[in-house]
This record gives sequence, structure tokens and C-alpha cells, in this order.
Amino acid sequence: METVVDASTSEEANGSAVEKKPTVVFVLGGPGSGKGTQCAYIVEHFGFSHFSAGDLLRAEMNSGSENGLMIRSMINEGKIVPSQVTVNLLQQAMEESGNDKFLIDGFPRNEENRAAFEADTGIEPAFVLFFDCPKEEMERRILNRNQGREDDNIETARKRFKVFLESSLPVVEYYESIGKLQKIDAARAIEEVFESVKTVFASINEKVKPHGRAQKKFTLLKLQLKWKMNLLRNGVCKGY
Ligand SMILES: Nc1ncnc2c1ncn2[C@@H]1O[C@H](COP(=O)(O)OP(=O)(O)O)[C@@H](O)[C@H]1O
Ligand SMILES: Nc1ccn([C@H]2C[C@H](O)[C@@H](COP(=O)(O)OP(=O)(O)O)O2)c(=O)n1
Ligand SMILES: [Mg+2]
Repeated sequence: METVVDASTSEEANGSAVEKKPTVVFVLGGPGSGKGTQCAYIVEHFGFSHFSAGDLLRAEMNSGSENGLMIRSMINEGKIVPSQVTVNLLQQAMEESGNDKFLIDGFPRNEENRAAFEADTGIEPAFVLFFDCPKEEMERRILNRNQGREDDNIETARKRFKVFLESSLPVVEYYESIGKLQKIDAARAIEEVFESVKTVFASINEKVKPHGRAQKKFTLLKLQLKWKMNLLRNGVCKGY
């Protein structure tokens, strides 16, 4: 199985490992763009734990908790639930998972979501996948989804699109502006979309691979050799 290695691993001078933050990838895209579908494939291939903010909110809504009614009415209006509720659910799920690589799907959906997650967890995403899909295609997919979701009707779907444009796209643009966005054309067949997703994960894996101890030693040896060659060339090598 391929794995994505966390860039935040660091080692102190004496070689002992220090704090290692989990690797988080946010998965964004309009309603029906295929986030959940692609996440299932990513989990299979890259060993991440997948948490859909929408799924966690629906479970909370059906659990009889005190927030249940509020969550239901917000979801049915296509609105975004207050961040504290969603961030708490995500944090709890991450802690209970025992994993350190997370795909967080459908989050952050607005700037408040983004800032609350960062403030509460101290985690910034390694990168952000964005599934780009035309509105008409998303609408078709939502209306054919058949998962019994109360919000998968044309009236709520249109409200969700509006919220996506007004509140979620600015977050997508923010990640683009800081060079963390990986945009995927989601208007293709599922397998084709996943081919692009795989390429992103494979190239990121290379880029973020940390220098392990063996690699560090090799780099040091290469540097020493280069230094000695330079000294030899300049005729001042003392041979030590
Ligand atoms: N590339 C695709 N082409 C056609 N249908 C798709 C594609 N990706 C997902 N679907 C279907 O569209 C619906 C919405 O997909 P889903 O993954 O639930 O999207 P999201 O989580 O972004 O709302 C589902 O019924 C899914 O099977
Ligand atoms: N970060 C989030 C994610 C979802 N929600 C609410 C509002 C969304 O319309 C619903 C459904 O989200 P979900 O991600 O499951 O929907 P899609 O998979 O994009 O169709 O949940 C939220 O309030 N905050
Ligand atoms: Mg989904």
C-alpha cells in the first residue's frame, strides 16, 4: 500500500523524534461533486481515515443529542452548522481513530470553519483537494444519489449551491492563494477522476517525504565527500 508521509516529522540534533502532527488533507467541492466517492478510493489506496463533516453531523442529528434539532434545521435549509459543533465532532473522530492521516471531507466549508479548526487543533492541511464540477452535473448527481438524505431535493440543493458559491469558494481560493490547492476535474467518470487523484497523492508523497535518519546520514556523507573533493582540487586537503 502506498503511503503519504507527514512533512511535519522533525528530529532534534540528538536524533530523538519530537512532536509529530497528524497529516490532514481537506477535501472540498460543491455538493454532489464526488467527494465521498473519491475519499473511499483514497482510503483503500493510501491508508487514510476518512471523516465526512456532513456524515458526522447527520449522525449527531440522529443521536438525540441536544444539538440534533438545530443541526437538522440548518442542514435542511442548506446552511452551515456553527463551527464549534463540527470541529468538536471532527476532533473526537480523529482522536478515536488511532490513525495519523486524515481525509476531512466537506470541511472547511467557510472561513469560520477553517479558522476554528486551525485554532482548536493547531493543524494546517498538507494540501487541499478540490473537485471542480459544473453545477448542472452536481445537481444531476444529487438528485440521483438515493441515499435517503432529507437535503437531496432540488429546493435544498439550490440553497446549498448558493452557500457553496458565497461561503465555500472563498476558502478554496484562499488555499489556492497559498499554493495548497490541488484542483481536479470532477466532471469525468469516477475512475478517470481517481487517476488524477492518485497522481496528486503520488507526487505529494515524493515532495513531503521527510529526511529520515538514514537519508540524513547519506546526505551528510555526500556533503563531506564533496567538501573533500573541493579541498583536493584546491590542494589543501590534510587527509583527515
Ligand atoms: N464521477 C462521477 N460520475 C458520475 N457519478 C458520480 C461521480 N462521482 C460520484 N458520483 C455519484 O454522484 C453522487 C454524489 O457523489 P458523492 O460522492 O456523494 O458526492 P459529494 O460527497 O461531493 O456530495 C453519488 O450518487 C455518486 O455515486
Ligand atoms: N463543514 C460542514 C459540512 C457540512 N455541513 C452541513 C451543511 C451541508 O449542506 C450538509 C451536508 O454536507 P455533506 O458534506 O454531507 O454534503 P455533500 O456531500 O457535499 O452533498 O451538512 C456543515 O454545516 N458544515
Ligand atoms: Mg459527501
